[in-house]
Amino acid sequence: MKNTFGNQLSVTIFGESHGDCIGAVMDGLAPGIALDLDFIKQQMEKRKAKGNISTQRKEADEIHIVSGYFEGYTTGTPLTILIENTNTRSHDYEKTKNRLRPSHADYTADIKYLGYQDYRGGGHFSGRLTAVLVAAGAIAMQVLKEKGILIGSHILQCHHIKDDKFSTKEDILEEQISQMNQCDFALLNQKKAEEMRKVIEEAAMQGDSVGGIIETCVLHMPEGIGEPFFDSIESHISHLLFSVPAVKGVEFGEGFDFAKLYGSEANDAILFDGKVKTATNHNGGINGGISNGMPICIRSVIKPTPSIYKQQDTIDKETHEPVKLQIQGRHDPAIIHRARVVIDSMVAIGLLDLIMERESTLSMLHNRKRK
Ligand SMILES: Cc1cc2nc3c(=O)[nH]c(=O)nc-3n(C[C@H](O)[C@H](O)[C@H](O)COP(=O)(O)O)c2cc1C
Ligand SMILES: C=C(O[C@@H]1CC(C(=O)O)=C[C@@H](OP(=O)(O)O)[C@H]1O)C(=O)O
Repeated sequence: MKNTFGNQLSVTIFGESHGDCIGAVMDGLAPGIALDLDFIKQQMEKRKAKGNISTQRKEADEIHIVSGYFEGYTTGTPLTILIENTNTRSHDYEKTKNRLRPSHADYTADIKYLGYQDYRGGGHFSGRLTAVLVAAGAIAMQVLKEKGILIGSHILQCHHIKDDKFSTKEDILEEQISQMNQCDFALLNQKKAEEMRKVIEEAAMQGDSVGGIIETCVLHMPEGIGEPFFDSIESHISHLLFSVPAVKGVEFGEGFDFAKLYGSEANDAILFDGKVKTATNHNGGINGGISNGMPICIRSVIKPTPSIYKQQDTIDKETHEPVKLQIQGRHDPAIIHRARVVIDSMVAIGLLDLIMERESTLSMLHNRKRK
């Protein structure tokens, strides 16, 4: 479906950046899940625009759960989340509405929706819609937490500044994930935080923008989740990650670095240490599309924000004449620091869907494992 993702757990999103509100409907949640609303608020806080390294459009992002939730628990019926848009400045888009923004969705939206799309603030294509995805992800994360599964991300790279990588040792990784989940500007090496902020600030001062890489790990993932082909963990999760505006690349495990390895270097030796494990984790916890119980490791590339203040060349969509574009408005000079919680949320939604699929199959099988 066009605006819905998922099988056992589905998430539908709707709304536009400058409309009254944006929203998400989650269907398939079990009844009786006690929702921690403070946790949802904490997650929303991580996505909020703060200081001079983010858009100056500050939104309260207050969540209204208007269905599927009663007396502190999910009811099991569709759960609807609404967030009001309270700080729109639509006139910023009026003067330039015919000047197609390079690298944004203005041209493709116009072609697809025949000119009827709400162009203000990127309309339905806006990163604004990721606010409801974070709220939905926070609900999914609570269910995963009950199962002991932890998800966390950090900014591995922003322009040319690099953070350390997540540890390959599970006890250290667990500590790192919990640290990243407490921080606002998620870097393992906080000594690099100032340098990274500076790169974003300098780009902003020059009317420019920067992108980067987010590294995500999932710890204590049960084995046997995922399907061999079309709903492999990689397919399912990357489908969701590529749905996040500005994500242009996703890799698992060694990803594109596999190209330079020999099989003897890339293979993960199998061992038994109370449970089946691998000595290394080049495959990022996934073999044959299915989790093997090792941490799932993902990297997502976020492109530089398309709306920059430097003058750009484009065309007028009516006349097709070349024109200069001088963007007005309030834009993120970098998306990466706000997007990491969006990535975590998408991973949570995708994994919960696959786990629910597995649990429903297992409940039908009644432990019929071949002896
Ligand atoms: C949290 C978030 C904030 C964003 N902020 C902006 C912004 O301020 N200005 C902008 O032009 N694009 C912003 N984007 C990216 C655009 O929405 C995105 O590049 C555009 O919709 C085109 O999609 P594509 O990059 O996936 O092709 C943001 C994306 C996210 C996830
Ligand atoms: C509002 C948010 O981000 C917006 C995402 C966005 C875009 O084109 O994606 C463009 C800007 O919108 P506007 O021009 O209305 O200020 C950002 O501020 C948000 O993330 O909550």
